[in-house]
Amino acid sequence: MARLGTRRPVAERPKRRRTSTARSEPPQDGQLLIERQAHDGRGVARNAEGKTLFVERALPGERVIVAVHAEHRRYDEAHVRELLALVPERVTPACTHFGQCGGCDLQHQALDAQRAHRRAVLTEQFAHHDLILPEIELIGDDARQSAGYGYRRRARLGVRVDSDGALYFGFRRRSQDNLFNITQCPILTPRLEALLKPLRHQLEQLEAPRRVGHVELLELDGQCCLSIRQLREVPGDIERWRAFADEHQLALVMGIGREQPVWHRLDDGPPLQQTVNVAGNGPVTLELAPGDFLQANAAVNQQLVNTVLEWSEVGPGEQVLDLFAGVGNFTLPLAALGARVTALEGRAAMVDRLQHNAARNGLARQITARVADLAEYASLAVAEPDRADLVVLDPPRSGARTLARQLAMAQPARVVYISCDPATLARDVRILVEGGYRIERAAVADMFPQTSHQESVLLLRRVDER
Ligand SMILES: C[S@@+](CC[C@H](N)C(=O)[O-])C[C@H]1O[C@@H](n2cnc3c(N)ncnc32)[C@H](O)[C@@H]1O
Repeated sequence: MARLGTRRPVAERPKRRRTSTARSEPPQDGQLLIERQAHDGRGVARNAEGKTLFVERALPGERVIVAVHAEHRRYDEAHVRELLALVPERVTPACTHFGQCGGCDLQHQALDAQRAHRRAVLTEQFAHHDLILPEIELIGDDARQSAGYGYRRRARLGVRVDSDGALYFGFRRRSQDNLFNITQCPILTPRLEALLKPLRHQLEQLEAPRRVGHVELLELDGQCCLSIRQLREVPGDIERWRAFADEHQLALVMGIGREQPVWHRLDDGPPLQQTVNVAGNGPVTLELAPGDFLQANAAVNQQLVNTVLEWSEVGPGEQVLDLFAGVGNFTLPLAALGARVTALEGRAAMVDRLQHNAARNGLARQITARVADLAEYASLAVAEPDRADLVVLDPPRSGARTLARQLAMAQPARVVYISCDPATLARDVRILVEGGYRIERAAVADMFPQTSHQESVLLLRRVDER
């Protein structure tokens, strides 16, 4: 680990970019002290004129020389040109693409410091709404064993052939739209990462690599799946992909068509499924298709489910509403503990899969699954939230403002809110607190180590309960 006082040059960043509010004279690059860390993981400093700078890959307490790559009226964006004084939290990134790749933004920060940052972000977002959190717990101790690498079980990689015939296979560059070639991605599960080089070779052997839009990799319960987005049918290449899938023992799914591709499974292996354990009740298995929502990190997802079950204290016969239910990641474990669960989800195909999953786990009598657009007021009303003992909700980043108002009216005894955006979480919880709830427990999950993405969980209880 690097120590304070070490001097280290840093790789160059993209060319200087000007916004419409760019100043006519570029500012002088100078020495700065990083004062704190912004929510997106960048270091925050002020220059000699008092203007705020957001500095990529700089940590609080470090002294740096920066280069500004985008100017705005009230702040500038910069990257580190030279590190003059480092802090002990700085570690060497495991990936050679770090800094260039649009994926990870925290590989330069030790895992414990990333966790402290996640807690600070959550605390700050709640403080904006005059809310104080109880001690923030941690979900995802497993990450420590792997130092926060080797966890990601799904990835979408772009494919492009330029006008000179050069093939690009990889991720988007940071803050840019173009792809760059990747040779490694250590946050992927080892089996998925091991496929990157053979996949590149395979793309180079195709008759028409230009006809491939993207490639998606998925690992579930030890089974890997390759999905190919094929912009137009190329029969010879379909056979090549079959041979590739055979050789690497992969499930193979292909979607053909430029606008709305029709997806087909091309191998005859078993259905894709993930197993979720329910403490004391054995496992439930969830079938899913490659396009379905899936929590990115299998080990942390298991701990997330454990947390939801433990905190909610769900018991036999209780009425539960599972909102934004996906294919039943929380629905089935809740039902396995004896609850009667109504699950609402926006995508019809996933609701079909949820019903199928309920039946194959012998839980169909306890689960009612419906398609519902939960941004619409009426969707929740028909599920009779006032009769629920417990509501579990896990919305997308936009949160659930309308729902929070409805839940505050319906007054279920307990609410477990799982969120991937602390800002919308805090906004919605403020509504619930004003509606008569108190925050009983809070946690951040190590769902996406090495990135500033955040997963949080809160337990709320009606004030007049216990
Ligand atoms: C964060 S995922 C959670 C899924 C599930 N709870 C899980 O753990 O796998 C959010 C889910 O909300 C669904 N969704 C997004 N917008 C929605 C809406 N307006 N109404 C209903 N469901 C929606 C998505 O299809 C997705 O399955």
